[in-house]
Amino acid sequence: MAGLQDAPMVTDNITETSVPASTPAKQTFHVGTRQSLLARVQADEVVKALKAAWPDHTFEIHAMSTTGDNNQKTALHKFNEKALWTQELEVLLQNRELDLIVHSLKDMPTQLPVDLILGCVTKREDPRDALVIKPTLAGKYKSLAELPEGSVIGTSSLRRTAQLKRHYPHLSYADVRGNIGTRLAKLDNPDGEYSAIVIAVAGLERLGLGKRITTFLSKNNGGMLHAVGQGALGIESRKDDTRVAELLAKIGCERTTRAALAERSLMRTLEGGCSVPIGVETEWVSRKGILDPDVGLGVKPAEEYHKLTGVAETGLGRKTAEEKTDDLTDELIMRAIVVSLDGQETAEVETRKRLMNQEDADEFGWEVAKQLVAKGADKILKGITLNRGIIAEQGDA
Ligand SMILES: NCc1[nH]cc(CCC(=O)O)c1CC(=O)O
Repeated sequence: MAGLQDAPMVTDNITETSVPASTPAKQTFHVGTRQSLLARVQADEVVKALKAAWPDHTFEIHAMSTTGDNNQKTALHKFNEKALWTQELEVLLQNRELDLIVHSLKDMPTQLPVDLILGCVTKREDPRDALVIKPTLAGKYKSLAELPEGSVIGTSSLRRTAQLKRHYPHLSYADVRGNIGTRLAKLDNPDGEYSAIVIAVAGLERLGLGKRITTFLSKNNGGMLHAVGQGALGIESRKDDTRVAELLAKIGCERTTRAALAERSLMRTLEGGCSVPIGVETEWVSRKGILDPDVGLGVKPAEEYHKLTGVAETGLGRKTAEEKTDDLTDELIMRAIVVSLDGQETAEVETRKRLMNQEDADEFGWEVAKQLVAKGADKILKGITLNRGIIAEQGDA
């Protein structure tokens, strides 16, 4: 049963390694990633940042397939282990054949092997889920609410299905597995069963497929909270590797890191050895009441940001906010939901806190978990424990 821990279990250990004064010039670092297109694009992005920060060093990318990649048939929630997408790469990291691994943060288990750490988290892409409607229907329907009774929505996670069932009981839900390209191809197939799919915005954007998005889902639009860590890249490294710690210190985003640590701590606290359909939204808010666009979920109109920040708009109606990414005086809002698989029962919390450091972020996640339990999350989780296996979230893409 998902028991609440007595105190935060800090296992991301991201501040633990001390950084030495300098690293010898011209070294080669081996960067691991999965072999999917998205994984390689993400590794390229991280290597580009590393090269810019450390022009003398060389970074070699090694892409490989994992258990999860090799088994494309089994529904993700039927796998009984959590490290499907990370384990083979972690073994190479432990053997020193790799120096760091680039992961989609949401695919990283919240408990890492003891000798490995979450070395850094880079600036987050849009963390939301997207609704993508089948091209032949997209002219006619623009939202889940408009889709006709019984239309089949493909999702690859119980979190998505559970939240959607709650708000759109007139629709049917089916599993859709595969990398992003595969899922879009299944949707686009004229004889295919799906009228729409729900898929992470970040994955589409990184592959240049943002044009496929029909609408962005969030708590305020469709009642859909995203997965813990969604949209962020997590870099895993060896706890004892001070050279890599020094490299990573230049490419992390402190605001994304703190938000991610809080989300992961919430999940870790609720997991207690089993699995949880949990959605979150974290958003930085200044104490003047102006919401920061860093993880913008559209709470303030874009024009208002523009007037206040003078920051250029992205194609998503969000703002880039480079100059604000290290403003740490703001508060973090966290919205979180635990939902039963049929969408009938929920425990929901929205709260905010100023985080002075990464330990505060961890503690914040734990506090939110406690508030969720006080609202009945443990009762919902008890019902789900019977359903063994991971709650599909990690993986394909
Ligand atoms: N579940 C698999 C997965 N892992 C990472 C992403 C891309 C988005 C991200 O980086 O969070 C996706 C696709 C999806 O959930 O639709």
